[in-house]
Amino acid sequence: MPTILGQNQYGKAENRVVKITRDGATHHIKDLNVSVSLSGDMEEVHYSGSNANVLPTDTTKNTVYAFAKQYGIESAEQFGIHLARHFVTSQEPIRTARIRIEEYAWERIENAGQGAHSFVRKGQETRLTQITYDGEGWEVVSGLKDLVVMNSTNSEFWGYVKDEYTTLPEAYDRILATEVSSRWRFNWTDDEQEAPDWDTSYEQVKEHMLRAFAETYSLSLQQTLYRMGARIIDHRDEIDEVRFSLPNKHHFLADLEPFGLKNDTADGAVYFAADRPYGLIEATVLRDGCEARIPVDLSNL
Ligand SMILES: O=c1[nH]c(=O)c2[nH]c(=O)[nH]c2[nH]1
Repeated sequence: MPTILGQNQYGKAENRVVKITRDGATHHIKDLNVSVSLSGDMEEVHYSGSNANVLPTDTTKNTVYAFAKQYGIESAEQFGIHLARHFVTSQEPIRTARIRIEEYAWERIENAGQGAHSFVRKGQETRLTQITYDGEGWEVVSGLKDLVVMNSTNSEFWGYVKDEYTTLPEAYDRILATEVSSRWRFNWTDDEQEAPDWDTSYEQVKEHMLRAFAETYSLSLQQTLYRMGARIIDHRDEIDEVRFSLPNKHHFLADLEPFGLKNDTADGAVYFAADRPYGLIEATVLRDGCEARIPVDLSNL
């Protein structure tokens, strides 16, 4: 049976590009998920395997990162138009370029001492609680998940153990980003005690968590985690224990050297936002003298 090729397209999907622009101490973020899809004279690669008309998908990825650095990202629309025009006008066999972009919105963490580089991703986190009652006493563990935060500077990571498998370069100015999952245990246990104002407590815990994240000059995510927990325990008498599970959402500097582009942290850089694997930093912070009761694995709570 004869066959013919029908509609076809190709490209690199989901290029996660983060562009930081520095305006003195005030930083601006553009955080995009860019998918490139090209079509045109692509019969031969399907019929015979000749790649003569194929601009590699890898090249389309590089173009996204290089354009972010060279021309900046004014808006998703402007960036997409620029990319699409480039592919169609620079490659004769490419007739159509479709660029799809998702943009993730970030808000500044307000009132943070040095908040010009501290952001929380827009969209509500999920508030959680677990109540246990055995007829005599209460245990209330509340928490949140999906709270995404980023510091575009004031984060370093160096001085770590190096063995024969260590390749990580030391970082003196990196992005620190995480998606906070946290649980905290109240010391309210019996009906004789006045119960906390649950809503006020939640808002305050979240505020202290965000401010500690924003205001800590971080030498590791572990240190930041500890400060976040300690600040909650210090300010909220109703809470004795806080546990965190913090994925280290790595942002690697895009390698633009092959294109003659300097991609320096100091003057605003373009990052590749990796989704996996990720570092996973987990710990409990306790009021001194109190017992740890929140399970180690927060997915069980
Ligand atoms: O804050 C960090 N803590 C680590 O333990 C670690 N390990 C790593 O590779 N990068 C980082 N960053």
